Amino acid sequence: MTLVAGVDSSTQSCKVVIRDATTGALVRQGRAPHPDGTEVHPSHWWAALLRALEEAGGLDDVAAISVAGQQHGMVCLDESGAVVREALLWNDTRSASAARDLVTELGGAQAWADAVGLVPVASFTVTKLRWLAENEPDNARRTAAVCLPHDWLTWRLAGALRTGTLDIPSWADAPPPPLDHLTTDRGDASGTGYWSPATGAYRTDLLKAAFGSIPLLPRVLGPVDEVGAATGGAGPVLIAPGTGDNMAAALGVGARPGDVVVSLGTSGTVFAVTESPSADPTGTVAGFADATGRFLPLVATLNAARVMDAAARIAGVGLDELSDLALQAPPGAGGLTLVPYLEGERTPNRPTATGSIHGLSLATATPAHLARAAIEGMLCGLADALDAMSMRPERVLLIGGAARSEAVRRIAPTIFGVPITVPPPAEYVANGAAHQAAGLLATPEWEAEDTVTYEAEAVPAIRTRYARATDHILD
Ligand SMILES: Nc1ncnc2c1ncn2[C@@H]1O[C@H](COP(=O)(O)OP(=O)(O)O)[C@@H](O)[C@H]1O
Ligand SMILES: O=C(CO)[C@@H](O)[C@H](O)COP(=O)(O)O
Repeated sequence: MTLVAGVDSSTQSCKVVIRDATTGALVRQGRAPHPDGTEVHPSHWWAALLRALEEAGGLDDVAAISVAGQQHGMVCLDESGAVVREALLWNDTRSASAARDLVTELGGAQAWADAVGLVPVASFTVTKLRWLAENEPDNARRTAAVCLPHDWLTWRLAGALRTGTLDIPSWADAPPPPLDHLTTDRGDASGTGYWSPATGAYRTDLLKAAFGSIPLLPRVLGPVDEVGAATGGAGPVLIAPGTGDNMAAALGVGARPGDVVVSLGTSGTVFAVTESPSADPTGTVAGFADATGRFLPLVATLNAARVMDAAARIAGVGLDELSDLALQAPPGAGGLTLVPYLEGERTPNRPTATGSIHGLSLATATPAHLARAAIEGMLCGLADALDAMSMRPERVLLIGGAARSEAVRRIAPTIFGVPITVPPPAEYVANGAAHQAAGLLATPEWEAEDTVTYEAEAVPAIRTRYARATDHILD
């Protein structure tokens, strides 16, 4: 049996799956947590990757590997390849005013949408670089190269495999690979704000305007290009380009044109695979590229699975009990409405917003009503995202950590107003990365997973009330 490995280095943890390259069957897996916070030193991702790989039984018998990662995070490297400062993650909102300035300087939102398919908000790398230039000029001056989380991990992994130093003590002493070995892919490059999905080229002019100089950027690989081959225990380990986590999820779940995927991880995302690039001047839909040579229009919210974590904490219950509680309350939670802007919000662009609860009465002041309102509020934000996609999807697929909740699966059709297709709970980002790795060996023909379809009558009043509630939030 030939094995491939897929990695998902996401916001909260690193997950590794080892799969049969021919059938896609899961052979073994591992995971390790990442630290909390919106700025994280990349060494934590490396340590978590090594722990997750170890738990997954290592790479000795693996023929190819691919790393997918959280999008947009700013990783700055100096001339020697050392990390200049903690990486600013996609959910770090300190660059909100830098984003506003960049939009104004280029002549408005339409100019950005035309140039790179997106309009800057705090999540995108280009705004973080502007923030760095303005607030930490010494760090900006030391920055010789800029890359993204999956680029950095791929670069270090390729170096460690090549030099036979894939273990913590010797790796710590090993020098970083040369900067010009850095690679990325279309999918992740499209989330920087200085690479155009439409032309397939960097816009170094926009980078220079934002940052004041043009650091070295990773080489953009095609979908089945190899980063390189490195000698592992049983032979060479091929390394695939990797991609952003949402692009990998699209691969992992087998999304095809006509599908919309709703992913409930740390972020909430709604995305579709399309044949042509998009450019939404409202900035709601980011016109990303995918990992296959096509495109991935995407709407992201900052608040998804962690809204449920927070509700469970308030109610003093675990996630399974939260799900049971939510199903005990009526649709609409008796009027209790939760606006889940717990980390500020990206869609709508309210970086300094906070969450709020409306419609509290003696009758709705119960853990069950709170649980239902939290899930409904999280899903209302994503239903707005689906509307913004302006598509009539053939299927709406629900994935991500919070899709493991039965309440989420059953409430989703009442909010979205369409049937919801749920594949079995799995690590679809890591699966997508493994699929990409298998593509280096032969065209993978993995069987699609069986799905369950959840149907329920739509309750539009919930979204109407939610829309009214979003007018009354505190910054
Ligand atoms: N049964 C469940 N019900 C609700 N949320 C869950 C459940 N299982 C996991 N989660 C949540 O899913 C999140 C992790 O999802 P994941 O998609 O792995 O996130 P990320 O990729 O952003 O790190 C956590 O916030 C976790 O609490
Ligand atoms: O910023 C985005 C998409 O534009 C996020 O989706 C990040 O890519 C983080 O993803 P998760 O950790 O939630 O999977």
